[in-house]
Amino acid sequence: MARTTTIELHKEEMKFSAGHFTIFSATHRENLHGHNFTVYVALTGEVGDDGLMADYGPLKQAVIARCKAWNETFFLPERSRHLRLERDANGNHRAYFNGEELHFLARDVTLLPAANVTLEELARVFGEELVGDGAGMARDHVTRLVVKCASGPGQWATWEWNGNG
Ligand SMILES: Nc1nc2c(c(=O)[nH]1)N=C([C@H](O)[C@H](O)COP(=O)(O)OP(=O)(O)OP(=O)(O)O)CN2
Repeated sequence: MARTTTIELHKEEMKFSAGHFTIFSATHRENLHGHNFTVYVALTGEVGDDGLMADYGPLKQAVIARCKAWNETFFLPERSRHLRLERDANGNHRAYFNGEELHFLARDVTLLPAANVTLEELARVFGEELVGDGAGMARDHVTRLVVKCASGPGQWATWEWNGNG
């Protein structure tokens, strides 16, 4: 019977400060605001006879790199059915919501491949980018990956990947 373990990573550097607004309907959204988000990742897999599942170092660095890439940015959702996004001649962003026109400089924006900028979508996008095509997970005998994204203490959403289908 293979022995499994779960390694949990929630290091101090696994954080990013970012702005957003949640869209609740075609006519209701929040005002622009931000959070100090934190990220927790857990990987579960088989432990080999050398007492090692896999070096978690590369995954840890990938989490920290993604947090750095998402630090000090403003998220706009690319797939919201309530928000239309355009780029102007300078590559800056115009967002149209319920008759409002919001302008953002390209340097300040991260487009999120998501329907909304919510904890659940941030956790999903974060996790899907860590898993990729799953090859690294298979190589490292990781059978389950959990990503939790918190917008502050005591408030988070969870995304989970299971390698066993
Ligand atoms: N299902 C979801 N609902 C809501 C989300 C979300 O991500 N998923 N997000 C929001 C707002 O973005 C809101 O900012 C969430 O946090 P809020 O509690 O308003 O603010 P703080 O993080 O500062 O927490 P405090 O309790 O105010 O300290 C709403 N709904």
